[in-house]
Amino acid sequence: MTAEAPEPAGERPGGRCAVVALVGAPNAGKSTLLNRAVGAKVSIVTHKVQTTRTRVRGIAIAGDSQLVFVDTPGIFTGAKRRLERAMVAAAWHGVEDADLVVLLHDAQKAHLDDETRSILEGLAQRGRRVVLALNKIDAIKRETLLGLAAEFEQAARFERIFMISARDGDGVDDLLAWLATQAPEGPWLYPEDQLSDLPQRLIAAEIVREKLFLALHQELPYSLTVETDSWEAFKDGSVKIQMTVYVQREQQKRIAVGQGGRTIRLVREQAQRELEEMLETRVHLFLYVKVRERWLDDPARYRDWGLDFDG
Ligand SMILES: Nc1nc2c(ncn2[C@@H]2O[C@H](COP(=O)(O)OP(=O)(O)OP(=O)(O)O)[C@@H](O)[C@H]2O)c(=O)[nH]1
Repeated sequence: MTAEAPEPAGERPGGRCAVVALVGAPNAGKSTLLNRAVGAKVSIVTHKVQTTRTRVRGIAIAGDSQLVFVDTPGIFTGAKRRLERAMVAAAWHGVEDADLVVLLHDAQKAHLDDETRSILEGLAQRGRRVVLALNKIDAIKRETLLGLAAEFEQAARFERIFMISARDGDGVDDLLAWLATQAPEGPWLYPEDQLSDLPQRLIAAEIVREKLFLALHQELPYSLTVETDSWEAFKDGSVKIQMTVYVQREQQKRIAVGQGGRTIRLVREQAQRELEEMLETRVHLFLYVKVRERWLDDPARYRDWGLDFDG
């Protein structure tokens, strides 16, 4: 997913664009960082781990560079089941396609854990240039931070190390400015006028997915996906949004719909309320649950997420 399209005449001469893979353990603060970088609620902050599936998570503009942040399902190691192995492969594909990689680490974890170590090994094997961002510096002592940075430096080679607080914004501008200078020259992947619409559709799908996860208590961790089918704005300012929740099997559909439609109704109400707050207007949300068998084995699905999965 690099900028391969021919540069449209007269558009952003001298512009730069980078696909930036944001990797890090669950709860490292990826969503918080993106929200700050993008300046809008583009990803969903939640305490639950691994809520992340959508590929393009945010688009930030820094100087004349467009930074397209993508993130990965957040699993890089320890996969046993076929499904998990597919997610691991997809995660690495995402990293391989990116121009730059930012490894975000929760500095409250005072030491480099095994999972992060193996992520670093994987990145080195693939020859990726990696930037380390030690996050949550607002919550820890300076000495601890310096010790941690030294530990990372011993374990791997980093282009740069940034110390940031995604929550408070400290250091985030420096990180973005540096990424902007590293972005390859080329046309922007997303024209400026698409930027407003794309995140909204992604956010809407993410909101529904999050409500489903919460309602189902993660009974269907990876087996569902949500797509925005249509988005219609009316003269009175209200919006009609239709989405489809895809599951793999009839039995999963029954779980997602719930007895007498109770679950999906609850999800719809909660998601609609949040969408109304976000869009500051009335929203008519329609949710459909459909079975799309073996979609996890269907390369076209992965391409829809930008994953191009062929394994
Ligand atoms: N103190 C502090 N807390 C932070 C900071 N950044 C994120 N957090 C908190 O850390 C928790 C996890 O943040 P998220 O942004 O959801 O983490 P994530 O990496 O996107 O998590 P997944 O989507 O589950 O992979 C949330 O409670 C955030 O409020 C920070 O700079 N300082």
